[in-house]
Amino acid sequence: MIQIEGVSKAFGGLRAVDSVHFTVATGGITGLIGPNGAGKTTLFSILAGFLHPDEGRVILDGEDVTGLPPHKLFHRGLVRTFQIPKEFSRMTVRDNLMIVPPGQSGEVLANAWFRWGAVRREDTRVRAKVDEVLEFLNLTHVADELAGNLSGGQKKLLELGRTMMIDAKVVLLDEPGAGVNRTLLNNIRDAIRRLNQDRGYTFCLIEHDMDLIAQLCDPVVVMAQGQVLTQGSMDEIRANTEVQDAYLGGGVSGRGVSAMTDDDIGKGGNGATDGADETDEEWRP
Ligand SMILES: Nc1ncnc2c1ncn2[C@@H]1O[C@H](COP(=O)(O)OP(=O)(O)OP(=O)(O)O)[C@@H](O)[C@H]1O
Repeated sequence: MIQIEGVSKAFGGLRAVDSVHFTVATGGITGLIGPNGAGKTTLFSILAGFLHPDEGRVILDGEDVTGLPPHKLFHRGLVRTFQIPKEFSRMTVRDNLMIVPPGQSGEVLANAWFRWGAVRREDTRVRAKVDEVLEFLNLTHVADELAGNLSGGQKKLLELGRTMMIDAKVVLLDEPGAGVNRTLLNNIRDAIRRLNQDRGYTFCLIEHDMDLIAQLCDPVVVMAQGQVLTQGSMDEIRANTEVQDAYLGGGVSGRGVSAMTDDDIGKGGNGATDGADETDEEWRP
């Protein structure tokens, strides 16, 4: 569980994150949504140790981890997907997974010379794990492909695969659905769901695709202008006129959240439109 207690971060005069409180419950998938510039990414950077908050605390499983650097949080099982270096495009998918587990014996030259038995056993263990991860994510057919040749969606699956190599406990996913076609988006959604249900992963994900949020997340936390506006189930969020106003600048709250389009969402607070009869199935899981 991550408890976010009164976390704030300013850039100059701008309070990008302003006294934020909420909890990412163990074993759940928490969605974090909000218009562009709401402070979501800044909050993620604080949670993952990339930014130090000006105020507030981050508690991970009862321990204050505020300000711990990313690698220490990584070793405690808290991972932001891009925290694991972006895929090495000139290496195969398999090798990209092989290099994730930290502190492998073979990395120390002396071990390679004097403890080769242990190194080989570990290598065998990691290879078996890689095979299992590739199968779990339906990536076995591209195992020997250069990672740079993967599609955007396959690269997102590879990112998830890397979190599996260290058995992450809490994974912060920044827009897993961005720029991914529908078919692969379904694979990514199913992988997140199975990692959550079968392996007990806790997720917190930022996403602009409301369809994906509705299918995966409960609760959904809405941020606007650095603050938590509200949180609840997707149905509650849909019914909340404050949320509509935050996204749409108040221009169309009368038409109901169920009619909001992804386009509106992408526009953030400047996205008011006058199309009162617009509908979008994205909002109807
Ligand atoms: N390093 C920085 N220096 C100055 N201002 C920043 C910095 N990082 C973010 N900001 C500002 O802080 C505010 C929050 O930005 P942030 O990226 O956290 O929002 P967001 O909710 O993730 O938006 P988006 O959905 O567009 O990614 C924005 O006004 C942004 O311009």
